[in-house]
Amino acid sequence: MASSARVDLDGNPIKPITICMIGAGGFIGSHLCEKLMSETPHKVLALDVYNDKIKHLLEPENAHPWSDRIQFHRLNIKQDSRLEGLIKMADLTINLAAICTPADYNTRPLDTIYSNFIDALPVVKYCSENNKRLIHFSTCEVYGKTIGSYLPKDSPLRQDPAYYVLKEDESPCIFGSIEKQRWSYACAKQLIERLIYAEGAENGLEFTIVRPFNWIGPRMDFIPGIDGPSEGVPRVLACFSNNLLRREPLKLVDGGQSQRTFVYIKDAIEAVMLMIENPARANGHIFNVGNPNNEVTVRQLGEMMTEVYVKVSGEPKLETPTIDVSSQEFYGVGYDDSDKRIPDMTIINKQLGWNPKTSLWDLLESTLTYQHRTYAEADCNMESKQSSESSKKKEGSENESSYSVGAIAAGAAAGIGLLAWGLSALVSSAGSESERKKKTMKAPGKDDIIQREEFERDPKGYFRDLRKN
Ligand SMILES: NC(=O)c1ccc[n+]([C@@H]2O[C@H](COP(=O)([O-])OP(=O)(O)OC[C@H]3O[C@@H](n4cnc5c(N)ncnc54)[C@H](O)[C@@H]3O)[C@@H](O)[C@H]2O)c1
Ligand SMILES: O=C(O)[C@H]1O[C@H](OP(=O)(O)OP(=O)(O)OC[C@H]2O[C@@H](n3ccc(=O)[nH]c3=O)[C@H](O)[C@@H]2O)[C@H](O)[C@@H](O)[C@@H]1O
Repeated sequence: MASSARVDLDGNPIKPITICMIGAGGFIGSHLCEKLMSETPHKVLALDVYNDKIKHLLEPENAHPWSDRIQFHRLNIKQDSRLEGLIKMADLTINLAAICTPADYNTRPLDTIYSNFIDALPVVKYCSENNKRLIHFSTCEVYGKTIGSYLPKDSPLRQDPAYYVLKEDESPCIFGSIEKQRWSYACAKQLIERLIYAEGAENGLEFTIVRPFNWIGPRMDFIPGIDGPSEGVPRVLACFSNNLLRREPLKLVDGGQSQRTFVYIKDAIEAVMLMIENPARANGHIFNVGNPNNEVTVRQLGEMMTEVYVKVSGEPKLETPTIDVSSQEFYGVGYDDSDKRIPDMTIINKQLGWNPKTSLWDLLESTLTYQHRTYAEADCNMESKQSSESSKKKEGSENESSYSVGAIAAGAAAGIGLLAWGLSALVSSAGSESERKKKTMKAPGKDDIIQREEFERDPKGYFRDLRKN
C-alpha cells in the first residue's frame, strides 16, 4: 500500500509525484498503472486512445482507494493540443505510445515511422522546453542483428559473447537494407533515441531511455477475432496463445530458429519503478531491461508453451503441435529478423541494482493460466450453448491464484480483453477430428466495437489523415 515512509536506493524519502503516462492503455502501461496505484502514492495522468486494459483501475463503482490518483485522458498525441498542458502538469512524462507489432513494420512502414519518430517529437520538445523529466520507451530492436550473425555458420567466434551480447554503450545498431522494411521500426526508434540523447547533451533534458527485451505477460496485445481484428497478427506470445486456445498448430516462422530472451512483465515493471523513483541514478542512462537467463529459440518457446498449456488447461496435446511457415507467407515482403538478443545487464545492475527473477516456465505458467481463464473459459462451446449461463457464473466466481487480483477481476467481471470486432468468431481447428472444436466468443462492449470498427475499417486512412495535420 501507499506509504509516506518509502525511501529511494540512497535512503532518501520518495516524494509523491504526478506522472504523465502516454500509451497508458497498452500492455506495459496497464501493468505500470496497476503497480503505481497499488503500491505508491504517485498520481497518473493516463493518456491513450483506448482504455480497455486499465478500465478496472478507472471504474468509479469499484471504489478504489486510488480513484483520485488516476485520471484518463482519451487523446491521440498526433493531433491534440492538450498534450503540452498535460506534460506541464506532471513532474515526469513516460512515453509508451507506439506501433510496435512486427507485422506492421513491413506492411505499414509509413505509419510505423510516423508513430515511432514523428509523433514522439512533440513529447520530447515539450519535456525539453518545460524542463520536465522524460522516460522514453525504445526497444532492443535498435541493436538489430548481432555481429556474430555475419560470421560463417561454423565459425567458433559465434560462441564468443563479444559477438552477440548487446551492450547499451558499445554495441552497434545493425539493420538490413532499405528494402527490408522490417527495420523501419528499429530505425525510427534509433533516431528518436539519438534526438533525446542530443536534447540531453545540448539542452539539459533529463531523460532515461528504456530498451525492453521481449517483455511478456497477461494483457499483451490481442487475440485475433476476440479482442483484435481477425486478420491481425500480434506479437509471438499472443500468436501462440491464440493457436493454443483454438487448438491449431503453432506457426514457426522460417523454422523458428531465431532466439529471444523473455522477461516477465512483473519483473520488468520493478525495473521501471526503480527508474521512476531514483532519478539521480537513472537520468542520462539507456537501460537494457531483459532476462539473459531465459533464452530460447522460437521453436523451443512454442514447445514449452504447448506443454504449459496442456498443464493449465487440462486439454490434450495436438497431434501436430507446430507447423513451419515462411516469413514471406506469414509477414509478407520486406520482413527480416533479429537473430539473437542477449541483454548485457551491467549498467542496470550498477545503477539500480535490478535483476530479473522469474524463469521462463513460471512466467508462461502464470501467463497462460490468465489467457485460458480470460479467453477459453469465457467462450461457450457451440454444442453446449444452453449451459452458458451456468458457466458464466462459474467464471465470475473464479478465485485469483497465480496472477494479480486486478487482472483476474478485470478478466472475469468486466470481460477485459473481450472487446471483439465481431459478435462471434467461429473457429475450427486444423487438428484431428477428435481435436476439432467450434467456439463462439462473448459479445463485446458497445463503445469498444464502435471505436475499434472505425479504426479497423481503414487503419491506413486513419493514420494518413492524421499525418496531414
Ligand atoms: N512489450 C515489449 O516487450 C516491448 C519491447 C520493446 C519495446 N517496447 C516499447 O514499449 C512501448 C509500449 O509497448 P507495449 O507492449 O505496451 O505496446 P502496446 O501497443 O500494448 O501499447 C502502446 C499504447 O500506445 C497507445 N498509442 C499508440 N499511438 C498513440 C497515439 N498516437 N496517441 C495516444 N496513444 C497511442 C496505444 O493505443 C497503446 O495502448 C512501445 O513504445 C514499444 O515500442 C515494448
Ligand atoms: O518485444 C520486443 O522486445 C521487441 O521485439 C518485438 O519483435 P520480435 O521479438 O521479433 O516480435 P515477436 O512478434 O514477439 O516475434 C518473435 C519471433 O517469433 C516469430 N514468430 C512470431 C509469431 C508467430 O506466430 N510465429 C513465429 O515464429 C517471429 O518471426 C520472431 O522470430 C517487437 O518488435 C516489439 O514489440 C519489441 O520492440
